Amino acid sequence: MVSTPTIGVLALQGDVREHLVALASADALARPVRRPEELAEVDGLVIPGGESTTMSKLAVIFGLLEPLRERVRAGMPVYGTCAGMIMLADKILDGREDQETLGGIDMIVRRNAFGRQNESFEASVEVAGIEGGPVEGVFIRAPWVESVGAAAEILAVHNGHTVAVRQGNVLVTSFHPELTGDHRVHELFVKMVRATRS
Ligand SMILES: NC(=O)CC[C@H](N)C(=O)O
Repeated sequence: MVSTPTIGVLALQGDVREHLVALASADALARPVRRPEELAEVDGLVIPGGESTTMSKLAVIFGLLEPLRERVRAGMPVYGTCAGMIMLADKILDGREDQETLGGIDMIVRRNAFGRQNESFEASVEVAGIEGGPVEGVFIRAPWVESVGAAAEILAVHNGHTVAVRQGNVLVTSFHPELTGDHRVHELFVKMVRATRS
């Protein structure tokens, strides 16, 4: 049997701790990643929710932008929630002019598309590939996906808007499953990481 995978959580900003807890419950060794040396040691990475413009700035300051881009290009499994989804989009609408993305999924994402902080909501979302009924999604100033390229697979739609996508080893959701205690999305991601190691 392949040993337990080590999965990092990008810890520049955002809800890092909740992802570390969810990953540990999904049978992975979870650790924060702030430096290129720490990135080099993980088998997969979660990019949490938070504020994508700040995260992008900090990634530049911490010297992580290019190392992150390289690992994503090289096929490291990555899961981005909310701000993390924005970081993994090839193209952002309503972003800041100087906002950098890592790219990874051929899709256009609209920032803050579901409204402001006080319009945050929870909704049951059916996610392709996840069994046992819908996932409870927490949407906080959440983005949605305006369009995807041919290589990207839409996994979930809420009110007509795409909210979960996978392309190769990159998985993204507009919502935050790490806030609900239901770890099935993290389990799916851990399975993706395991598949690259066997
Ligand atoms: N909960 C979140 O991650 C919000 C994302 C935020 N609106 C952004 O642009 O990054």
